[in-house]
Amino acid sequence: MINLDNVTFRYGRKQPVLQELSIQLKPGHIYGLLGSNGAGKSSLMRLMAGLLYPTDGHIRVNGREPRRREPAFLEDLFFLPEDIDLPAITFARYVATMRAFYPRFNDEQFRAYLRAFQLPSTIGWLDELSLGQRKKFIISFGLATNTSVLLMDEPTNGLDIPSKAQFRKVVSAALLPDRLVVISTHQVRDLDALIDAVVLLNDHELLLNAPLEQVSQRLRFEISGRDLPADVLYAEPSLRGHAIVRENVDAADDTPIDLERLFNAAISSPQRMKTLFPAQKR
Ligand SMILES: Nc1ncnc2c1ncn2[C@@H]1O[C@H](COP(=O)(O)OP(=O)(O)OP(=O)(O)O)[C@@H](O)[C@H]1O
Repeated sequence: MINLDNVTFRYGRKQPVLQELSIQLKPGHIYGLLGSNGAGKSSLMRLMAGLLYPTDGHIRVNGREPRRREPAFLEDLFFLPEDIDLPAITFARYVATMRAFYPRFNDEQFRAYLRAFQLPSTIGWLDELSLGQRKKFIISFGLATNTSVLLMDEPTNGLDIPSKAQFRKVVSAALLPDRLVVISTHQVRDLDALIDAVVLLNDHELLLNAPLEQVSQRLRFEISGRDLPADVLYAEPSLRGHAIVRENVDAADDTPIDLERLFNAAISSPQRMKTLFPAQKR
C-alpha cells in the first residue's frame, strides 16, 4: 500500500512540481500514472522510491517512510527509472550482485521473462545492449525480484511494437493480490488492456484517481455525428464523425475505454472531471 498525505514537492526554491497530493494506491492493482510532459510523474515515482524527499506532507510505503531507505523497504520495492544506465559488467555478474538485495528474487522466473522478451540468457556485456534490450533486461529483473511494490517509469520507451504487446502480457501475468504496480507513461496507448486504475496528474495536482471500472460507469466513449451531444466533455474529429467522451448520465451499458481520449477529456475539462470523480483521497 502506498499512501501520500498532503504531499508537496519542489526542486530547491522553484514553484512546486506537486502540490498537496493525497493518494492511496492499493495492492492487487496496476495503476497507470498519466500526465503531460513535465507534469511530475518521474518526480512522484522518485518520491515513492525515497530518492527525493517531500517538501511537505508524508509518504508511507507499506507503512514505512521511503526517505529513510530502510533495508526492509529497499528489499520490497523495485524502481525502474526512465533512463537506465547499466554498468559495464557481464549479465551474470550483474545478476549475481543485484539479486542479493532482493530476497524473493526468482531465477527461473527471470529466465522465463527474458525468453518472453526474446533476449538470450547468454547476453554478454550489459553496456553493449541497445536501449530496447536494456529495458527488456531490467523489466525482467524487476519482475523477478517479486517485490510487493514495482514502480516503472516509462518502461515502454524504446520497446518495439511486438515487445510492447509482450510487456503488457508479462506484467499482467505478474500481478498478484499482494503486489502493487505503478507504470508511468505519456504514451497512454501502451497501457491499453493492462492497467486497471488510472492516476492522472495535471497542473501540479491530482486530477483523477479512479479504477477503470468506475471510469466506464461514469463516462461513455462514443462516435457521434456532426451534432455533438450537449453533455460532451471532449470531442475530436474522426473518419466516422467525432470520437467523443460524454457523461454516462443514464447509466447505459459500458463502452470500451479509450485511454487517450480519457486523458484528453480530463486535461480539457478538469473541473467536470473532478465533479464526476470526487475521489475520497484527492
Ligand atoms: N533535477 C531537477 N531540478 C529542477 N527541476 C526539475 C528536476 N527534474 C525535473 N524538474 C522539473 O520538474 C517538473 C516535473 O518533471 P518530471 O520529470 O517529474 O515530469 P514528468 O511528468 O515525468 O515529465 P516527462 O513526461 O516529460 O518525463 C518539470 O518542470 C521539470 O523541469
